Amino acid sequence: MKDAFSPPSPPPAPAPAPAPDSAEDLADARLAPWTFSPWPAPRRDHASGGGSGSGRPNPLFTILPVSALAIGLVLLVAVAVILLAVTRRARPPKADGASGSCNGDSGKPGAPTSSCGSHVTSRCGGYAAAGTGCIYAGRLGFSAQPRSRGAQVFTYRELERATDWFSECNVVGRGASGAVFRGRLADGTTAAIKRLRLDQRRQGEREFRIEVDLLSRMDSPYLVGLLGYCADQSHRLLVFEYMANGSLKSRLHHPAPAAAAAAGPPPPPPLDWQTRLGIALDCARALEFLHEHSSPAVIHRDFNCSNVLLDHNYRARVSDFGMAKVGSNRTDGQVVTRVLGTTGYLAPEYASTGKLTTKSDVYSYGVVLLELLTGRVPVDTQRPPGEHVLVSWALPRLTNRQKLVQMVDPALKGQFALKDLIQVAAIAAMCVQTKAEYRPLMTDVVQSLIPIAKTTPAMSCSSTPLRPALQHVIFMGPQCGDDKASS
Ligand SMILES: Nc1ncnc2c1ncn2[C@@H]1O[C@H](COP(=O)(O)OP(=O)(O)OP(=O)(O)O)[C@@H](O)[C@H]1O
Repeated sequence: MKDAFSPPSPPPAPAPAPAPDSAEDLADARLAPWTFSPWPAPRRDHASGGGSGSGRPNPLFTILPVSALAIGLVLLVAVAVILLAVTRRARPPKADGASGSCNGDSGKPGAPTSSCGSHVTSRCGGYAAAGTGCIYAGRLGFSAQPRSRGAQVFTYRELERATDWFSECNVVGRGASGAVFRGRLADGTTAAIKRLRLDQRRQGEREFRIEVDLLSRMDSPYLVGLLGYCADQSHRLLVFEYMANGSLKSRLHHPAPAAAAAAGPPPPPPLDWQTRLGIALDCARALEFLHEHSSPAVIHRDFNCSNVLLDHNYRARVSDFGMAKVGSNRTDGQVVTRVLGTTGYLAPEYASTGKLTTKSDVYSYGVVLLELLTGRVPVDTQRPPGEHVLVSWALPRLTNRQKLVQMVDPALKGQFALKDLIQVAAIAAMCVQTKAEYRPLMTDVVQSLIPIAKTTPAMSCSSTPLRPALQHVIFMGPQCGDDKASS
């Protein structure tokens, strides 16, 4: 610890953010300094006040006490004015119909629950410089706002205890980067704990850093909440809010009855039309938030139905930001990057040239919308020739009324309004346009879906992540394999 009486050193000049060589390197550039920035030490002001820190007292102050008093008074007034200004700024904004507050207080009883939907997310949007655990705070020039909560730092031991030593019974899913466990944190919160497998290419480490960085800064009810993380020695774990109904993939493409019977519990009932529309709208709002309300824009880059998670009410949140790219916007276009993502969801221009824009996410969104409509997976080689690739099979049918009805998921049993179906099909057709510039903005998609999914209200700020109340309805089941989601 620094000696309190040691001579003051000049405050370090803020290190300029290293300019990435190219837009491609934006995310990579952020990986280099894996250091947690502590709060800056309070700066002591030695420039004014008259007394020198060392040496003999200044004789001026002995002969001019009145001047010293006057200077002191002026300083006192200045400090009071500054304090007043700071207090005013720190006061929470008044709740009114036009603006929502997504700060941590919103979930408290009595806090305003105004909408954080697409048209009001700008306050909720943008990035906040998280006080703790924010790895890259301030390096990318995000618009900084005070953030009321940050991701918590866990030790490996704490997460071992939470998951009963990573018991197989608590595995809720497995992804390419590792297993996800259900766990109960020390405060009683049920969480999804993702234990990353760090490979030799250090891709896991990279994804871990990006995910912690982005999710600890972004605050939207449409993105999965990051409760915390663990970077204990070589362990890398992410702690998310628990989404009781698993991934959209596991709910939409449920196993065939025979396979399900062999696996044990009966498959859950298929998602109905209204629920599907609600999920489509929630996802559209999530991408709208990333593209339009974050500065700079964030491209998810791996939007697909296994990265859409469903809570106990089947409200959707988007997850998995390990491949996200920051730094492109819709006016100046694109980031040229390695092609990563999931087969069947990649926009053609991105797959062939690596040119990534927010419109690449729009394409992936269109594929998910088609999955919701048809119940089909994006690529299915078991189907007859001509039907392997969902987009090419669906596109010509989307604008033909008769064929459109035939392509709808049979599990829906015709329970939808034709008028709504036609509109959703039109949106899907726009999103999967081959030419990126013909695809709509996510804001347009949101606005088009709102009247169709009219019974699905915008999630209020009160249902933003990290609310303990949401977690209390979920209990850790003692039986192995109860609700394992296939991935
Ligand atoms: N927050 C969560 N709450 C509940 N279940 C979750 C949560 N996060 C993940 N899961 C479950 O774990 C599974 C694996 O998730 P994970 O994000 O590791 O992989 P993925 O997205 O399926 O695939 P990939 O690793 O290729 O992105 C999901 O399909 C889901 O069933």
